[in-house]
Amino acid sequence: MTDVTTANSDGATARSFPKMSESFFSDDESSATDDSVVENDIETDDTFVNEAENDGFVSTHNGANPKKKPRMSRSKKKGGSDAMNMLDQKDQRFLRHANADIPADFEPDTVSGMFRTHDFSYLKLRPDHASRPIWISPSDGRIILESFSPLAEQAQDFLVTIAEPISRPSHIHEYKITAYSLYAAVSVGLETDDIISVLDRLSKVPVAQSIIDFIKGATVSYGKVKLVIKHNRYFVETTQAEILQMLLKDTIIGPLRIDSEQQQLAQMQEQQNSKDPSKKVNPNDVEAMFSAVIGGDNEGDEDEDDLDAVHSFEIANASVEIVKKRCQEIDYPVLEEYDFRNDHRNPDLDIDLKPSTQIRPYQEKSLSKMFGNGRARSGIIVLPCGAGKTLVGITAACTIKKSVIVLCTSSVSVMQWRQQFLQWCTLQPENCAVFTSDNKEMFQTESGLVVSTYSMVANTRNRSHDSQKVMDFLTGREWGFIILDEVHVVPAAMFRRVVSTIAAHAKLGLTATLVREDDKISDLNFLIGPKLYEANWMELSQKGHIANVQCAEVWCPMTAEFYQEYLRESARKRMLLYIMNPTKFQAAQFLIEYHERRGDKIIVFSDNVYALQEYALKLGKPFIYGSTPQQERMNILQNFQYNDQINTIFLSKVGDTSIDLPEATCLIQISSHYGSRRQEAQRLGRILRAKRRNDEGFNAFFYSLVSKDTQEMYYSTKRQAFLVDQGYAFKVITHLHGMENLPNLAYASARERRELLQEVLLKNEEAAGLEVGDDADNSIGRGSRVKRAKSKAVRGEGSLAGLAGGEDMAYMEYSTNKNKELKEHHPIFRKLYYKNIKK
Ligand SMILES: Nc1ncnc2c1ncn2[C@@H]1O[C@H](COP(=O)(O)OP(=O)(O)OP(=O)(O)O)[C@@H](O)[C@H]1O
Repeated sequence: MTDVTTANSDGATARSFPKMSESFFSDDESSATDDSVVENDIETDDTFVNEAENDGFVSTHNGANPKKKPRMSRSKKKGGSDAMNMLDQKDQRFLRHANADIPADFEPDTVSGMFRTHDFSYLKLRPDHASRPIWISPSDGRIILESFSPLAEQAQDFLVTIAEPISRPSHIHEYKITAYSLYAAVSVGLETDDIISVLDRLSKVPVAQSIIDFIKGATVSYGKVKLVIKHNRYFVETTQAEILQMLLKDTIIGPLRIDSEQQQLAQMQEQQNSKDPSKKVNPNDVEAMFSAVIGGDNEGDEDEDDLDAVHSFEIANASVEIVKKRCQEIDYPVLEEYDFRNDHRNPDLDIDLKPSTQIRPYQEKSLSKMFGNGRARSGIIVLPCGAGKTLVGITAACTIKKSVIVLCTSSVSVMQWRQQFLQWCTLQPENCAVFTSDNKEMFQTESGLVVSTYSMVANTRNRSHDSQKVMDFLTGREWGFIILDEVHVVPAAMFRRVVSTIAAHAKLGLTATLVREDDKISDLNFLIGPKLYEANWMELSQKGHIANVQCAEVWCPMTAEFYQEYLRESARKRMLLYIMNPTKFQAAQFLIEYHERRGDKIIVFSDNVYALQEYALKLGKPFIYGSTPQQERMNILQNFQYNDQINTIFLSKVGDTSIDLPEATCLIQISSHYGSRRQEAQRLGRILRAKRRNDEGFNAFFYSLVSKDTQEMYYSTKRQAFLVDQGYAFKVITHLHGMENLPNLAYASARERRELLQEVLLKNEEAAGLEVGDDADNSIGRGSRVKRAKSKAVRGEGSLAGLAGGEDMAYMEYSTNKNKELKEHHPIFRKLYYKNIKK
């Protein structure tokens, strides 16, 4: 598997150099056959080839795409800083005895030297190994699963609970056991011994001692420390006196304890077996402080009392995060569980699923991880785009039946959440309030639901009187449950503010893409909780819950004159040149015509607003970008849905998320945000919910148009990584048959191409900028011109990783003016909305 890694990363690097990319043509045979996993993936691709080839326009590059190799060991790749990387340090601590169990009499054979520390031949294969589906690396806890094994389904269920899924292409899956994944496993009720024995039953070789030690080490202390909220105040609780002592002696946690009279009072009320805590305590005397907290030092009774006693100390709201982080570091991760059934202090909310609401098996499974022991565990549920995260959140709220607050990334999502609550469950509209810049509502009943955005809650400056009143309402009460939508996009700092201002007993984070190019993902572990469940995209697609998508990367050669300028120009201008490459335009035109003829509804995505406008106007298609007025957006979207004449729309990145268009069956991407894996997945998500997904043999199509031999190739490879790990295979299309013969083909003559080039060269660098990111209140369905015009361009500090991958919400805004320059609109919409515009 290590070899695969090398081949893969080499492949990716090679593609960033124009000349070398050619070698994929000549070397394809060898590069495709040296790895069985690669071959497996090619098989999957064939559906696409066959369908497309039968249709007569695709000539594919036979197995030459290096991206088809699953990205094994992404965690080891420099710069690929997702959750896995962040865990390495902790894992290494647990895995320090990796090779301790090599038998003394082990005789390396002649080829052992080649494998160095990766020679695992001392692990003897079991006689029935062929019927066992997994193999675990003793040195780093990676698990390889044969997904074609009859036991694979059960094995997958188990592995997804105890390990992080790294890569799940068709035949071989890769997982990794990490300290966090084990914490999550224990938190959903698995016992240490069960984990080890099930692994042993599934494994082709006896589980190495290093792995057993690792599992024991990581799980022994889990669940011993809890964080509970009582009367809107935070308490750290444990049942073991020595753990409490250890926490109080800790140099970081100890001083954060609030040593107040109220705290002692609260202790007296809440502790079942508390003793007299009224001793005077010198804050510097840890022992005295400890005995005050646990209540006396009567040694004779100590053991007996410890069985039932709950020892706790109070911490300030502001210290919650520090304590959680520190507990994580000292391997006593804080468990946040909410015993909602026994919470008689907070009023119940009258909410149930409607009898007509049927949740799907995978939704149920994810919820069972949250409520496995009758309490609500805080954590994150990961489901593919369009798989119904909203209903998962709603069902969880119906289980807890206490006041709920939902936070999302945009005001459109706010309205969608509200509408879905009313659609799926019995919540009454009067119990349901929204808090956005346009609506500042509070429910009047004693319990209810509030839906808001992260920015409304986290923003501390310039609050209006009304919004301050709502904030006081939100912060002044205890919430049973908080749902955090799209957790991967929200910067950790914003989360911190949200989590520390709103006291909620249970927290549920929802996302489809738990990936970021920066290192912020690990923060979610202690800000929200462990990942409780992660669905398998391919499985859901096979079962018809999400559409089956054929992905393709179309290589568009740069025309000679564009490439000449490309080599000469600055980085920013280069971007404009590869987006406006006439061959790319022709490919887009051809694909649009082709898919319109097939009866598809097509969304074309372009991050670059200049290109969006140029393409759309030349092809006579409607387009939506940041400054398109709300009413016009709605009309375009409705026409797209219901009007046979409007089958293609162009969207800027405002359409990446929060857009529910089940009619769309084909996506064409002409420009995107550098190497953002998340954006690629979110965009794919727009067609995963295709209405026609259950039609016999239905396929949705996702094309990425890439100018050959440019930097776009490199970004494209990077972008696809997440989807490749989910099992999607990207077919490379090197030539679209029949494109040259398309009537009205744009830029067919050298003169037209030269004119386009002149136009592009005359554009200032600003035009190459990408549109502002999809941050909190910048999503489709929103955005009045007035508000947007006020915003100033922000040139923030960014890391290199951020630039390459997009620190998600923190997209850089290069220019706010370019949107205003755009005056042109599709004729239909111009007629409808711009009657008064003077030409
Ligand atoms: N159990 C169910 N029964 C019927 N329809 C469902 C069910 N679950 C989800 N849906 C439908 O699936 C569609 C997608 O759901 P939803 O918008 O919650 O997806 P999502 O996972 O939030 O997607 P995204 O990440 O793209 O926002 C919705 O139209 C929703 O009504």
